[in-house]
Formats: sequence, C-alpha cells, structure tokens
Amino acid sequence: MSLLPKLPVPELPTGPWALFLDIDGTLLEHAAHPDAVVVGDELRTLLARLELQLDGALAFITGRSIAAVDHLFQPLRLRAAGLYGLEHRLTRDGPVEAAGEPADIAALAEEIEAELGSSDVYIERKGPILAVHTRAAPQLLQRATQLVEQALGRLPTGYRVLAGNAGVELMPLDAAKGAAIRRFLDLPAFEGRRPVFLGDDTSDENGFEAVNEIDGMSIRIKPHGPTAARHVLADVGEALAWLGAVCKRNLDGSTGLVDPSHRRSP
Ligand SMILES: O=P(O)(O)OC[C@H]1O[C@H](O[C@H]2O[C@H](CO)[C@@H](O)[C@H](O)[C@H]2O)[C@H](O)[C@@H](O)[C@@H]1O
Ligand SMILES: [Mg+2]
Repeated sequence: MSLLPKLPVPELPTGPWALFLDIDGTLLEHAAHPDAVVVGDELRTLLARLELQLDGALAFITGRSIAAVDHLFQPLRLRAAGLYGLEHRLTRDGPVEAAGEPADIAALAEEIEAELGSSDVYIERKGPILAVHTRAAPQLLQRATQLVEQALGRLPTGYRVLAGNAGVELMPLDAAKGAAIRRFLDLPAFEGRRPVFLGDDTSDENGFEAVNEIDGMSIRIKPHGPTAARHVLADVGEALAWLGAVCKRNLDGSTGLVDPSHRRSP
C-alpha cells in the first residue's frame, strides 16, 4: 500500500477489458442499515448496458451474499462473487452454492446478539461470515471488535477479523476478493481481458493488489488512507459518472470496449 499521489482515472481503458464492481460505498451510498440502501433504475440500466457492451465480462465482487445482491438489484441478475468470494455465480443464470453457517459461528452470533444486539447494533449472519454493524452506535465498535477478536482464540484456525465500514466482520481466511476476481478471469467470457476493479474499502485492497499484479486497473473510491489502488475517485457520484461516461462513449462507438471477435458466453 502506498500514500503516493494517485494517477487520475483514465477516461477509458484501452483494448478488451473486464469490469469488477464492489457494491456498497462504490455503486451505492452507505445507509444506516444494510437493507436501507437504494438501487435506482438508472443504475440497473447502466449495469445492464455495460454488461452487454462487455459481452458479459462484468461481475459484482462483494461482501454481501449473492441472495442479498439479487434481492437489491432485482430483476437484474449479474455474474457475482458474494461473501468476499466464498460464493460465486459464474454465469448470469447459473446456480449459486450458498455457504452454510457453521455451528460455532451461529453460537458466536447469538452470544454477540445477547450482549450488543439492539435496534442500534445489527448482527448480519452470512453463513460462515459474521458482520457486526455499529453505524448507529459507533461507541460500541470497540467492544464488537473485542468480542470477535476474542472468539478467534476459540474458533478453529482459519478465521480472521477485518474492519468493516462502520463495523467489523469475522470471516474465513479464504474469503478474499483477489482470488474471486482471478476465478472469473479464467472463464471464456473474460479471456484476454484486462481487469478493472472499483472498490472502496479495506476488503477491496486484496482485489486491487490482484489486478495490479496482472496489469489491470485498480480504482479506489474515497480513500481514507494508504491504498494499493493506482487510481482514485472521490465518491460514489464520481464512480457512477465514470461508469456512465464509459458506457456512453461505447454507445457512441468511439471506444474499443467490445472486441467483436469475442463470442458472447452464457
Ligand atoms: O463489498 P461490498 O459490496 O462493499 O459490501 C461490504 C458490506 O456492505 C454492507 O455493509 C455496509 O453497507 C451498509 C449499507 O450502506 C451499511 O449499513 C454498513 O454499515 C456497511 O458496513 C453489507 O451489509 C455487508 O454484508 C457487506 O460485507
Ligand atoms: Mg464496498
């Protein structure tokens, strides 16, 4: 990670490319509760157009479950890696293997719920991942972090604690956005394309590192400190404006965004 000044985001990537999108804090403004975010029709239309222009080489890379993503964006369904890559939908209409909740994570969730659960603290149970949201009670973030860190000692090895945006998450070590992006790049629809990844959070840093390693474009939204991303955008508004400009330029036919030799894959 570096504090070096970041390059402005290029107007458009050159050559065939693929788009990987974080959701919260990148495409959607944060809201008081995970269920309170708003997906507008304009965003749905923009994503559907970009997906078409990219011949299917677009995927959500998110900490949410894919079921939660589908609910938010319905009726739009896109390729997705959910739960930081623990879940995948590799084709638009393909199946998702939902990850179950291990008994020890369920017990921990109930324990934290008993101590902190209130209208101000939301404990989001996402199968093997537990997120404790303290946006409405920032004074409880320290205690929430302490509880999940203490639990690490009791759980089987293979879990880590990651600071979230106004909260904290406990997750398996193999939940990582970089690996999720690499998995998509092995698919025919993504072959030979340069990855472009937009994200806003600590959990996106691993994705930035992965795309940097393969000559992709890493773009961090609203960085608060050091980031591995090579480009920055100020906020969700700028991210949407950039995506909108990319889409419009392609509609105008003035970019090589779509390589016509690429077959549209399922
Ligand atoms: O990887 P992302 O797509 O950015 O998802 C990260 C987490 O986003 C959600 O929580 C965050 O957004 C909520 C809505 O704005 C906000 O209320 C919460 O404080 C944020 O932490 C989602 O609920 C999590 O499951 C994701 O991991
Ligand atoms: Mg995010």
